[in-house]
Amino acid sequence: MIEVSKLSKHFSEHLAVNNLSFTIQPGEVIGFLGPNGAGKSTTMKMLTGFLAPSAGSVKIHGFDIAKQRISAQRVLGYLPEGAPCYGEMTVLDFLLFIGKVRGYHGKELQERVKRVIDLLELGRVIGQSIDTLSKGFNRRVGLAQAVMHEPKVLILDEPTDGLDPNQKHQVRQLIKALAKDRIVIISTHILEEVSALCTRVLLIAHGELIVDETPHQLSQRSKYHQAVTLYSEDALDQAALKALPGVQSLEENSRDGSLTLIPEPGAVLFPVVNALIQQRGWQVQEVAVESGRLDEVFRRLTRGESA
Ligand SMILES: Nc1ncnc2c1ncn2[C@@H]1O[C@H](COP(=O)(O)OP(=O)(O)OP(=O)(O)O)[C@@H](O)[C@H]1O
Repeated sequence: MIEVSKLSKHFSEHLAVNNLSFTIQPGEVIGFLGPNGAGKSTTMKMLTGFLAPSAGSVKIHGFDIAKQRISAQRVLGYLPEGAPCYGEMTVLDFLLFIGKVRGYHGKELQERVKRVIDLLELGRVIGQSIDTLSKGFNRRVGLAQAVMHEPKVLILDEPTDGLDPNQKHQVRQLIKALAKDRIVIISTHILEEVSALCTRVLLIAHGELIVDETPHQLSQRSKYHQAVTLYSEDALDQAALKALPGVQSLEENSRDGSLTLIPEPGAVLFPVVNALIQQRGWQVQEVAVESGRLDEVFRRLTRGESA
């Protein structure tokens, strides 16, 4: 379990993190979200003991990160933002080095390094220097060092940043596999990652926690929650669609000519839209019901509007 209590960080006059409190249980995958400069990396550095807080406390499985740092760090795996250092080392030497720093030697060191090489599928690059790796492999090496000691808590700062879609998919699958029975905290700007991976969202803006809920609850705040989009080659009677009960507004999507009906809060539009299509005999290629758009909720919440 992670217990964060009244955590703050000042950089001279600037308050980067302001009075954060939350607890996280094993099995939870937390999406730590916020716009640039919101305080995500600063918070992660305080959670992992790399930065001392100005106020407040962090306990990792009962260990206070300020007072029992070594014990807390034994149960922590951390993937910092960006690439691993030691660019001139080969992947194998880097992993052996990390293993030794973690206190392993002999057979156990060899076995642990082999396990992460297999887990992260690093076999074909072990002799390559870290500087020459593609971004995807770089991230995988970063993850390999973070999980070598099988930590109960994994803190990953933008784990898929800069990866291509295939690599993103691979790293997400890996995080899913690692997440079982652990606590995983992921800082990300990529909202599809939150839907794909996270069980809970902590959204911060200006260093303050503004939302703590599930991705599903967050998407329910979207004005597009339960919105219905119609794709049709025929021109549809927009006035009739707008007049349907529960319709708040209608948007024309110029990119593909589709129409999106936005519901009034709590309204379910699909049955009435479907009935109108049947009644009019319209040729509609597709009727799509949305669960909500996280990007729109994110924008509204982090600009200080209520959602
Ligand atoms: N070492 C530092 N000295 C002074 N100010 C800092 C320092 N580190 C961070 N800050 C400031 O603290 C604020 C929060 O920065 P932080 O890196 O935590 O944001 P972030 O949410 O991780 O942003 P991004 O999404 O851009 O990575 C920013 O205003 C940043 O400029």
